[in-house]
Amino acid sequence: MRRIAAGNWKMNGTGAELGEIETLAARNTDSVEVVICPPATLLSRAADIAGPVLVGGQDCHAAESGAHTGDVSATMLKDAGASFVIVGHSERRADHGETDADIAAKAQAGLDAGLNVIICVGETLDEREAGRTLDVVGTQLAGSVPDSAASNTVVIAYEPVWAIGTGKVPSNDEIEEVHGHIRQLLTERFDTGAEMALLYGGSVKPSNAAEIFAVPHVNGALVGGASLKASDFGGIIDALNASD
Ligand SMILES: O=C[C@H](O)COP(=O)(O)O
Repeated sequence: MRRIAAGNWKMNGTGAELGEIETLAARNTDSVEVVICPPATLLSRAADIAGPVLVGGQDCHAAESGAHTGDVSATMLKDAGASFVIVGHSERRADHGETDADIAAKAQAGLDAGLNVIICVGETLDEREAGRTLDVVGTQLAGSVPDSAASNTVVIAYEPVWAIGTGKVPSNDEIEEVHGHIRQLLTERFDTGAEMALLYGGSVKPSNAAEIFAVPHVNGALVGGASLKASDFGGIIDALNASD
């Protein structure tokens, strides 16, 4: 099973922050895949200094090229040194109205470009409180993950929207319930679904990472705020390395 610590810098970071990646690059990443997704403006420079750390984009357009002002294609990410791309983050779904079909098309573009694709799903607080979490996540999974997905190219990130950047984290039982559901759906649909890595995301920190990584069907994390400093992200990488 792949184990992945992925950092999503979101709209944070200029050249002054590249030293954080240099610090991570000096670490022994051992048996886990460590990925940093900086803003697109830093991708090429990050890739040059990342050593064993992999770099990725935070989004891509579904088309390979064309008249799409301000967008970046998966082919361009690959050309800049990326080996991963995140698609379907809840901030993209909310800020840009991305639908499951949009996300499936972006994911397919990432796969076509030879990238590993991290596909995000997760419920809002209202959806959780209405008891709809498993339905919402199941629907997102069905619509956002392309039929060509396989365990060596696609990673699923479960990120409850209400846990992102809030310091609130679901209980271990709540994480296990959703990850177990995702695992079941993936196993039913894909030949390699049982081996597809499942990441948890939402207020992961060095102080709670080990506990989260002990939850069944959690194979790593997608980290926002705590990935901005190598010292914090390093603690999360250490916890993943130490997990079974
Ligand atoms: O992509 C990362 C997630 O949105 C989690 O962000 P966070 O670790 O700041 O809560």
